Amino acid sequence: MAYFSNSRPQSSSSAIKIVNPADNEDKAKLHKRDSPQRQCRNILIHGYCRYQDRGCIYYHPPVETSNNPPRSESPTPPSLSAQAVNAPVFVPNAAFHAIATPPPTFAPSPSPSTFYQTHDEYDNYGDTISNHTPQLLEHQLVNQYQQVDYEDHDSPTGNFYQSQRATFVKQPLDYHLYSHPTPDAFPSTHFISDAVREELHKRSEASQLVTIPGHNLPDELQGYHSLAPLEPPVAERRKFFSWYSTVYRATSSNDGVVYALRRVENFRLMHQAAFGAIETWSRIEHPNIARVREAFTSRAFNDNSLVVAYDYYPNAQTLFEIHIKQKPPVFQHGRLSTVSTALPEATLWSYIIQIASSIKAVHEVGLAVRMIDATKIMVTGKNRIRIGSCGIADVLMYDPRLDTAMVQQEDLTMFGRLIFALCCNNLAAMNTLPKAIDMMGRQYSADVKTLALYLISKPGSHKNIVQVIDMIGTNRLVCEMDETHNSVNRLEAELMGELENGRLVRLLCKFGFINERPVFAREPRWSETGDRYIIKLFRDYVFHQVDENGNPVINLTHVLACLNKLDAGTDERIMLVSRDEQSCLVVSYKDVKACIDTAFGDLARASR
Ligand SMILES: Nc1ncnc2c1ncn2[C@@H]1O[C@H](COP(=O)(O)OP(=O)(O)OP(=O)(O)O)[C@@H](O)[C@H]1O
Repeated sequence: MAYFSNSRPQSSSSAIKIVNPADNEDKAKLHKRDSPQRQCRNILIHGYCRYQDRGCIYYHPPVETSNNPPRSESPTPPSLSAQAVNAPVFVPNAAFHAIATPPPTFAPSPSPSTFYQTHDEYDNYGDTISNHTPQLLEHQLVNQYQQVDYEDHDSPTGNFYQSQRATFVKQPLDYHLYSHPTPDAFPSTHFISDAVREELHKRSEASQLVTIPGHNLPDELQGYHSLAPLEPPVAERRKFFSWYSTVYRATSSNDGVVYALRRVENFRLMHQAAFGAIETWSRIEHPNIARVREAFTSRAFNDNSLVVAYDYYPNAQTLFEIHIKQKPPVFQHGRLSTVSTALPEATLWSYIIQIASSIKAVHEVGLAVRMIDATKIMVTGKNRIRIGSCGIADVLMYDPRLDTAMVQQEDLTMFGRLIFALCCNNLAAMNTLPKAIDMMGRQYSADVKTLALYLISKPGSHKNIVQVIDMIGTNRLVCEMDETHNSVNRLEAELMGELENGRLVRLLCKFGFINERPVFAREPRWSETGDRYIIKLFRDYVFHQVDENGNPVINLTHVLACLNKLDAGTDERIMLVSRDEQSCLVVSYKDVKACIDTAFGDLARASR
């Protein structure tokens, strides 16, 4: 194969047609050689013959208009203008060598061309050529690939293509294998990792679950709708302070975002000022605190309920559910075994650091958490925890004379209790302290025990959250910070993969908008000689490749490589082959990109 480059004319289009004209001389020979009794092959293949009334010597049966309407929708493609030509021309070497050789005889291979209705230009090549200047004709090459001298004259398709004097051995084109794709083993790094995708899918599903009827929930609650309980109904309900509470997922009518609503049943608000703390809570933005949005009272549940709205973290589970609640035994190695909920020390320290950090943020604004409990702290990602139910205690137990320092000291005691509960897998571990200390000492380092004992020690002026953070130690804090940065790096890498996929999806959407629009079937610019023909062929090149045996090539690497080169508009040239395999176009990705941009721009303008 060889390329013949020509100087680039003004136009941006670079499509070069390699055509197969039948010159007048050949036509004359054809007329002499063929029998007028033979049915015209144009009729057989296309259902009509463009030259029926213009001197075609073959037999044309009368047209049944109802069954065989003339294909008027295919406009005569205009000849390729000089402006449309600015890419080098592809010339198969074999074709030129073969021109002088005597016609060999062989059976035609099944051609995919019968599946496509792009033969019309075959009849037009003569016209097309005759309209061109000699300079242009220099760049329009005769594609002789299919010029086969069929011996089987009895075949219904026998002599149709005998219009060429020069024939040659048909060689299989390897254009389907033109670009060498990268190895088929597609690295998983090109897409979001399975673990992250699964996790995000689960969260997405959780936030879209439909409400199960039968809970007797209000349709609308102070601007929230689609309420769904987040906890299954249980026989024995735990009390939230002195009240029962339930958490619902609900969608806000204001912004369409899903929130978690904690409803405290049968609560009568005595002081409107109790909501003052909610205002302060709603301003606290901390990575380990479920953000408080608003609080209100409602009678929509047929009682006096207090409702506090929080950010919703799909699929969140409480520390109690993950680490303390007894799990049913599972079959392992052929026998039933209990599931260990033991918390590794590294994870425990991570939890301690996150909780200490959130307590510090709350204490700094003059509030107290007041609810540091395994049933109210959620795990919302890998080892990522958030304190939930914040602010609600301030409303439920509103006291204008509340000693903030005292409730902040209580926070530390609750923190210590939580550490004991997590280490002993028991909410009530503190009830038997010596046993709990013993158990903790056996599984965890002395530092854990020292910190837990400090937290449950008597309140005092020296005892505060800053002191607790000092006890945790710089090493552990730095370690936690490194882990956090590593996790950000991993997520950013995942995001990068998706960023590229998004770019390719946008490109594919452009393709979808442009290709196969019925209205384009009548557009001369999309015909085989129009400047947009290459978009059509490029689509085939990217998606419809077949191997040498005609089997589809499903190679994602090839598709992605092509789309990326297209998006970048590289100068790399590719050979596009018409669907009837009768002509080739040599174009660069840059040219294809320009064509697509123009076509899409036209569409976008028309849509306005
Ligand atoms: N902001 C939130 N986002 C997502 N899920 C939440 C949110 N708040 C609570 N949940 C979930 O709602 C469920 C019920 O919460 P709740 O605090 O009532 O826990 P619980 O263990 O059932 O405690 P209790 O027995 O006191 O009701 C838990 O699975 C919890 O993870």
